[in-house]
Amino acid sequence: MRPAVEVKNLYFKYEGQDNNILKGIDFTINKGEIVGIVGLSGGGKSTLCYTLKGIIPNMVNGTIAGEINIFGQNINTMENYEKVKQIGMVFQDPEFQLFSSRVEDELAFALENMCVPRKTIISKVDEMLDLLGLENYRKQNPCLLSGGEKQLVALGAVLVLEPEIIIFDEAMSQVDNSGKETLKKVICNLRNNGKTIIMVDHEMNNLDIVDRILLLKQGKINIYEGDM
Ligand SMILES: Nc1ncnc2c1ncn2[C@@H]1O[C@H](COP(=O)(O)OP(=O)(O)OP(=O)(O)O)[C@@H](O)[C@H]1O
Repeated sequence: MRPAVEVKNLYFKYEGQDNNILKGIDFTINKGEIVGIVGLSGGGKSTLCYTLKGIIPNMVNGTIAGEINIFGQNINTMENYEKVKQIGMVFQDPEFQLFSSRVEDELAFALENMCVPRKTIISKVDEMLDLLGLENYRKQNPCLLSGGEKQLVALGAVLVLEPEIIIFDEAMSQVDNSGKETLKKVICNLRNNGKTIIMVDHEMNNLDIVDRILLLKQGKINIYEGDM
């Protein structure tokens, strides 16, 4: 079976910078794996996530080289809707992806855009509110929720699309301990349903559910041996 994610000799330099942030990245992630990515602050973990989601180079200027294949398909040949369907991402800062005035509208937004029938949308939104323990927040404005609650809403908005690969970029940074347990259960369930998960995190405690850890150091992927 083709790997879910295959990265070959990936380089990236932000426009206006002198040096590459990613300097020849190589790794493969198989379908159904949960893989952690760790590394020092500023080392390029978010940058790597953006390349996997296609935000780089589509929305961020810079120079990119190398190859990213998603289930065997070069990401450059994928239409935007295919990327949305295949790869979901929960960002470090949930504000980045929340813009509706009610939690239920936030969860419904992408499905409405895809012209999913109303009945299906309602049942998917209900299912997501239940899964993430957000029933009581249905009518609330996401902007007024705590950081952790916002992150759960952002995750819900990604999961309604049922992407095959889900990237969590420090998605637990603002979540309290009970929220973390909820998130970890959701992530394990996703894996049990064949989804592929990439988790970037500073906190090793948050990575106790991963199958293996990749270390991003000096722009390259290394085997993690306990040190950054
Ligand atoms: N749009 C941009 N333009 C120029 N430089 C950028 C841009 N975004 C990030 N950088 C720089 O690229 C480097 C890597 O940033 P990145 O956010 O990918 O690191 P990180 O490993 O995710 O850090 P952290 O763990 O602190 O979130 C940093 O030096 C950052 O300042």
